[in-house]
Amino acid sequence: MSVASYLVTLSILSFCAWLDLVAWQIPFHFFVSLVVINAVFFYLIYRGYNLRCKDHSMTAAQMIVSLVPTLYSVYFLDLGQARASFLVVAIVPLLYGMLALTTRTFLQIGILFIALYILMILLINKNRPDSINPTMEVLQAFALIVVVIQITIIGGYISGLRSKLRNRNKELNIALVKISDMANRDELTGIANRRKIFEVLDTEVKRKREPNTAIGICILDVDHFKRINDTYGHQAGDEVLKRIAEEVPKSLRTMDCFGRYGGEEFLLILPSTSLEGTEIKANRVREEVAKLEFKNLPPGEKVTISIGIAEYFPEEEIDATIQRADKALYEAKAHGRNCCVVHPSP
Ligand SMILES: Nc1nc2c(ncn2[C@@H]2O[C@H](COP(=O)(O)OP(=O)(O)OP(=O)(O)O)[C@@H](O)[C@H]2O)c(=O)[nH]1
Repeated sequence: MSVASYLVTLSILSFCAWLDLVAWQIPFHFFVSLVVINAVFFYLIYRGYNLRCKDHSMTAAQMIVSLVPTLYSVYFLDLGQARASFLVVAIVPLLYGMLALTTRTFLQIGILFIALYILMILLINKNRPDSINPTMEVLQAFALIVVVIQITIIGGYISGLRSKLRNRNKELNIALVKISDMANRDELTGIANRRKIFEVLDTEVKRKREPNTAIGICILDVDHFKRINDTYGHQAGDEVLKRIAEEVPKSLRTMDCFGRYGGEEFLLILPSTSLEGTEIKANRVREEVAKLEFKNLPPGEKVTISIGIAEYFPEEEIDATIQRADKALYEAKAHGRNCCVVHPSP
């Protein structure tokens, strides 16, 4: 963008030189400063110095520096109308700055631009009074001031819109995180829901393609849960589910996943765990649950769980593994509950 603005100014300066309004050395000086300034900014950005500034594109700095060669070149133009044409050209970088800068920075640059422009006219008036038409110069300076004020007001409005848009985007992102969290969590217990468990299973099954890895799958079911509900009320039943959901994950590895499968059933996924390892872990979980105390149950009233265990094999569908674990759970219930049963490999 800055190179394009420089090239526009350079082409008009060259045209002025071709019309004999200015010596050819002026567009040449401008060209050299164009190359030097852009090389310096390129170097600063390439070396990452721009990252130390609040404004990473260094727009304000580029705009301020660009004023010097432009006003220097315009100073040598004797014809007032020719000088005025550069004011028209200056609007383009101003518009760009309006979009990229804060209203305050833009106003500061606008004031600097007006001040330097007036200083240049005063210098011309001092050194070459013949090339000054005071009425025209006052009119042009006035027009410049009015345009900068107008652009500042529009810029302020646009920057307000942009900050509103930024805030909306932030709110939208927060809402998206919340929605995805709600879609993956069980409402009562706060742990992974059925949907999330199957997502984790899917990822693990894909990873399982690597040799020598196993996935242990356990279905946990609270024993006589209906009796807990019927005897102590649904609030007590809910507390049991919540406490189990709170306590069991405490002893798990980060790669394990514990979620609510439905009702009073939970699913425990143990990646990279052999069948023997899964059975050991399942028994520990069972013992931990049996030790829990509940504030909605009478002291000494223990809650136990039964666990069905199966190991996933790449040859079978994951649903079939879960069915095998479910069969093992059925057997655990039949064996008197509060125990773990392993379904043998198919
Ligand atoms: N409080 C509460 N109860 C639930 C929830 N989801 C399911 N239940 C109850 O869980 C009970 C499950 O009862 P059953 O399937 O007969 O199982 P059980 O009484 O644990 O018997 P076994 O599994 O054979 O030991 C039912 O009474 C359901 O209403 C829940 O979110 N909160």
